[in-house]
Parts: sequence; structure tokens; C-alpha cells
Amino acid sequence: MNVDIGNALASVASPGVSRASLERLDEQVADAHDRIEQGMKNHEHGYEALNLPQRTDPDAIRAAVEPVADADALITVGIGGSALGAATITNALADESDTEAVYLDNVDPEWVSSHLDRLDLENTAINVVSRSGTTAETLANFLVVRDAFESAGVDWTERTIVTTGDAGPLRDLSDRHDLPSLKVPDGVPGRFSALSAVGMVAAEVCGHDLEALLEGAAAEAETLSGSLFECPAYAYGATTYALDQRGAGINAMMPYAESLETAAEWFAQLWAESLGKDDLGQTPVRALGVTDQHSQLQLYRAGPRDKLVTFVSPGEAADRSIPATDVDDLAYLGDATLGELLEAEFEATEASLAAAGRPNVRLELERVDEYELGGLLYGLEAACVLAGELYAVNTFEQPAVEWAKKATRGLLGGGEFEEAEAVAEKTSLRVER
Ligand SMILES: O=P(O)(O)OC[C@H]1O[C@](O)(CO)[C@@H](O)[C@@H]1O
Repeated sequence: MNVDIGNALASVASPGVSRASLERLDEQVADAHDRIEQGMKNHEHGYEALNLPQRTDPDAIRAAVEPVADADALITVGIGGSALGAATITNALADESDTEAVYLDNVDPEWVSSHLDRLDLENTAINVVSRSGTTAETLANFLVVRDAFESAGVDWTERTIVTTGDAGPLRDLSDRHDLPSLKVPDGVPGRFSALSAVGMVAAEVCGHDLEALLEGAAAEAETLSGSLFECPAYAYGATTYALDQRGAGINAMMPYAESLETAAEWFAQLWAESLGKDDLGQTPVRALGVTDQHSQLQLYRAGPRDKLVTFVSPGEAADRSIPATDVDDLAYLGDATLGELLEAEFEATEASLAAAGRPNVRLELERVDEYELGGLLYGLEAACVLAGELYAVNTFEQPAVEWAKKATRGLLGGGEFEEAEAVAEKTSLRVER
């Protein structure tokens, strides 16, 4: 991935960061890089994620999925980091796959049933992913999916792959039924695990090139160095941090490719759970070019000066010409393609923000393929780790998420939790119709 931070400079935008400030920040980047390198070398929790391109074994993943390699559909049961990395990869590359990838990362009963009712379960595989093996949503959905397979007379034990930690209820269940299983690597938090079995089982079942994903990530890892001016990932992480310090507390991730819409969702979890702590952090927002030009752009260009827009420009892509028309005012469209229109809209939107002095950054890919995706995932993870060092937060924990998890468990009778009592104490001021 290449990064262009020109439109985030103070000479263009407000808030913006001056070249001199970036040079001063670069000293902190050098220190942060030392810390990151040390963490990687010592396989410390979280930093270990940046070792995944060397550590992930595609052969082990291929061996585990072999029994279901010919599935027409794959249901991944997981949530957050246990679903979004895989979904980013398979949704980005869906055009190249004959296997439908379905992600059950919500417990909305109507929606879950709608998938289970329409899929041909005999030709469907199940990919259950939970690092902890205890996440209520994932385990509940898995029980529902199993039950649907049993009701359809399909042996789910023949069609299920499990990816989880060394211990926990999901590991026990997997052992009990002798299911093919993979391990979430030690030291790798869920939202940083896309390039492990967590993200790559689905990629393999959908027929994607695991080696190319890892090679793209490894090439990005090669760029990690002690200066933001030499490392695209650090340039992004440092610029977002500097802009947040100057008032851009919102970061709208806006890929100009429908196929990368899920990448913005994945990024949102990465940024929010990693950096949102100690009253700090930048709020990630998901947007999509060109669609959100006609929904969000008014606010981004003329609303409060509290936003950074991050564009992802996917480079070359399949194209489709726009048929000619004899309607005078539309004739210019007939000379173009949809791809040219998309590109022109991207450049126009980027320029329109710059002309209004609104900071924006461009992440450039050569195309959307396995290699470039591996680089994007790795690059944004490294950017996040760097930003976490600059904020001095604990990037790899998410204690604030636990409160609601305990409250939910308490409400369902899964134990005594004081958090569940707080739910009953809600302050009400109802206005009724
Ligand atoms: O993989 P698990 O343990 O099921 O957790 C799923 C997700 O839940 C969280 O812990 C909190 O929502 C995320 O960090 C994680 O990605």
C-alpha cells in the first residue's frame, strides 16, 4: 500500500499538520518503532500479530478444510475480530469464488433463520471461530446452526471446522466430536488475526490464494522502519494521531470500491477497540465511495472541522463501458466507462475536500487481489499499533467491552453479575404517543 498524506498538511487543511511537526513527531515514531520491533522479537501479546506473515502455515489451514473444500456455501459463525477479517477477504474477492460466504455475526433471529432456510445445508460447511470459545453470540448461533443441520438430516460433524484457543467450551466441544480444528495463535488479539487461521479458513474454502495474502503482508512488514517518511503504514498511523490531536477526532474510512466495503467495517473495529481507551481515541466511521458522496459529503466538506477522510483507491479494476446516447446533455457519459466515472468522482471528491481545507489521506492499492489485500490488512494493523504507541494506550486489550458482556450473561441467568443489576436501574423519561 502507498499512502499520500499531502492533503493532511497544514498548508492544505485545517486541522492539518505542518511538515515541521511531522518531522518532530518522527522522533517519537522512531522510539515507537523500536518498541514495536522489540515486542515482535519477544513475541509479546499483540505485537505478535505483526509476525503472522511468517508464522501462519497455509498447509495446516488447507489440511483442516480439506473435508469441506468442495462446499457451495460456507457459514462462518463468529463476531468482531473472529468474523470481520475473513469477511473482508472473501467479500473483496467474491467475484473470483464459486462458494458463497455467509457471516453469522449477529443474533437477530429473523436474519439467522433467513440464511438457514435458504441454504442447501447438505452442500454447506460451517466455520466456527472464537478465540475465547465463550462468546455468547457465537456459541448461541453455532447451537442454532447445528440444530438446523440435524433437522435437515445433515451430519454437522462432517461439515464443521473450528478455530479457537487452547482451552474453553468450544475447544471441549471440538475435541468431543473430533472436529478438524485450528488454533488462534497465541498473542494475537481477534481484531489483529485476519492473517491467521481466523481469517484464512474462509479464504481457503472460497478458493483464494493464501500464499499471496501472506506475501503481500510480508512485503508490507518489510517497510516497517524508524521513520514515517519511509513507511506507509507509519505515515498513516502518525498522521491520523497528529490530526486527532489537532481536532480531527473522527476518521471516515471511504473506499472507492464496493468490494472493499467490509474492509471499512474491519477497520472500524480495529481502530475503535484498539485506540478507544483512557478517554482517548479517534472515532472510526464507515463510508463508501461513490454512494456516500450523496449522503455524507455535505457534512464532511462543510460540517464541523472534526473529521479526517481516509480514501482507499483500488487502482486497476474490471471495467464496463457506458452505452452512448443521443441525449445532448448526457453525451459525455457515452464516451466514458463506469470505471472512469468512479475514478473521476474519487479525484473530484478528494479535491473538493482539499479545496475546502478538510484533511484527507489516500491509501493506494494497485488492484484488489490477495497480495494487495494482505498488504492493506497488515499496513492498517501496523498503523494502529504505531498510533497506540503514540497515544500510549494499551492497544491490545478491550476491557470496556466486557461490562456489557457480563450484564448480558447476568440477564440470561448465566451467573451473578452486578452489571446486570445496573440494567434494572436505568433512568427513564418516557414520552409516549
Ligand atoms: O473471538 P471471540 O473470543 O469470540 O471474541 C470475539 C470478539 O469479541 C471481542 O472480544 C469484544 O467484542 C472482540 O475483541 C473480539 O474480536
